[in-house]
Amino acid sequence: MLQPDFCELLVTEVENFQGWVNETNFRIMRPNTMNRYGCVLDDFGLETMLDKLMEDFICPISKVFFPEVGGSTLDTHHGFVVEYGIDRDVELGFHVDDSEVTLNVCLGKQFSGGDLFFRGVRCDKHVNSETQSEEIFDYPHVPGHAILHRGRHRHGARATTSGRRVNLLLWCRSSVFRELKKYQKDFSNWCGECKREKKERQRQSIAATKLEILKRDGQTAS
Ligand SMILES: O=C(O)CCC(=O)C(=O)O
Ligand SMILES: [Fe+2]
Repeated sequence: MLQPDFCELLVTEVENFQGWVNETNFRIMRPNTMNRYGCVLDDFGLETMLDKLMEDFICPISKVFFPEVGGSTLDTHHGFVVEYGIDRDVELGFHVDDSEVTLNVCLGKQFSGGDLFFRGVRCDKHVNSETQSEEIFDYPHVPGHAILHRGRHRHGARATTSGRRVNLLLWCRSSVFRELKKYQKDFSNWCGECKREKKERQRQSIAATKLEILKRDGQTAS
């Protein structure tokens, strides 16, 4: 998704910002509650660029692939960079993002390990439910390459075992989707576990109807 030159420019800009933060002892917001390193890109002048990235690239793709989770109405973002290595964060625990759609681009530098692991999409109610074997999906980061996933797709990052890994994250949100979700009480058509529960209920209801018909037929015959 991003050319090596651009990745390098962006990493250099992040390093400049971090150098200034260290020199001045300035207190900055870390990207989220999980990462202790990295910084929020919206905080030092990149907000407009990231808005444009969301509008021109993420929105058209999300409209096609993720309409059921607000992909057609993305309107705000939280953009940040995360850093991993033995002297940084090493890995990232299993979680869902505070986003409807997440863009994750590897900016470099050189590293080994750090694969993402995905374990199925879940609503709030089922966020800790079991993973089905068909939901197991691992993704190795390659500098310049990106992955776009639903924010509710449970995931984590394995240990970066050597070198330094820097990734750009864009959590894209939809205020319309969040508002509508407040009024939705039952089954979510995008949650793997809700879908399984619904299927099971349908199976049971069909089995019960079949049994009823068989019983009725049996009574008529006798
Ligand atoms: O380290 C990564 O590539 C994943 C980061 C991530 O999932 C997040 O910041 O939400
Ligand atoms: Fe995440």
